[in-house]
Amino acid sequence: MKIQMLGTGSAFAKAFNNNNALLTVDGLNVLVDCGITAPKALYELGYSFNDLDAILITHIHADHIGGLEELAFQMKFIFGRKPILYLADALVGTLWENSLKGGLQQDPTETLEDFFDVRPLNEGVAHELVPGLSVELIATKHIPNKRSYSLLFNEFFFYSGDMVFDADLLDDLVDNRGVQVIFHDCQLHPPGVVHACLPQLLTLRQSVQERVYLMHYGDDQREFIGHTGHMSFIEQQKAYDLNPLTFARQFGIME
Ligand SMILES: O=c1ccn([C@@H]2O[C@@H]3COP(=O)(O)O[C@H]3[C@H]2O)c(=O)[nH]1
Ligand SMILES: [Zn+2]
Ligand SMILES: [Zn+2]
Repeated sequence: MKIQMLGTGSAFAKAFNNNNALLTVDGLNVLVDCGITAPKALYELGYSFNDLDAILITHIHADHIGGLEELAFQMKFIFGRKPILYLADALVGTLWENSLKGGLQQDPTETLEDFFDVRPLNEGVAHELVPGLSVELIATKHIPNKRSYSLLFNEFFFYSGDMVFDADLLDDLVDNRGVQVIFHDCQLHPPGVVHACLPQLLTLRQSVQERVYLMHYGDDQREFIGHTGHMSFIEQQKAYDLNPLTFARQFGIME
């Protein structure tokens, strides 16, 4: 199981692409979020939309769904197939009505299902996305009154959607659920109003920090290298082997 971030930037970053990930298991590719920069970021890594076996969406913000219109049009008019789209059942209606319908709908009868093979997921249970890759959606707080989900892959890998700091959840994942690797969004500067900020993440106990890898950061990320406690930055476009036992070694951290 491999992960390659198409981008590791915040919504407003310009030096980094949107925080979207490509997970590859036995040659099958699952795109986690498809933001505004995803079409070009995929192209730059040598992928076409047709190389994707499924897309999974965490929440409705442009840095996570802004590339879906181009993806849908290319899949329909160039590749002639419907891509599999996984998302929380609670997001299906709003993704179409409030985001995609205006651009995609050409005939008033068309719906999201005309463009995607929609697979609604209910939170709190594991679903198989492709053989060898399961996900459990965990509802996490981001913007008041806005649904957003974090992802627990194969029971050991927690990938935060955009979320506010929640030490209790991270402690529980490590202590009671066997989570070994945590990719977490990180706003470098306080206050952490809609994202966890670095000073908050630095209050996590060492045994949790050692599992945390930071993403969704701003353009001045370089100034923070060496100032992230026991946590490390994920680099965009670099492929990492997601073996729970040896993951840390790719950062020069021996366990
Ligand atoms: O109440 C709010 C709502 C939004 N925002 C900004 O808009 C961005 C939208 O994408 P994002 O969720 O990656 O990050 C968000 C923040 O940068 C904010 O600062 N406060
Ligand atoms: Zn975001
Ligand atoms: Zn967001």
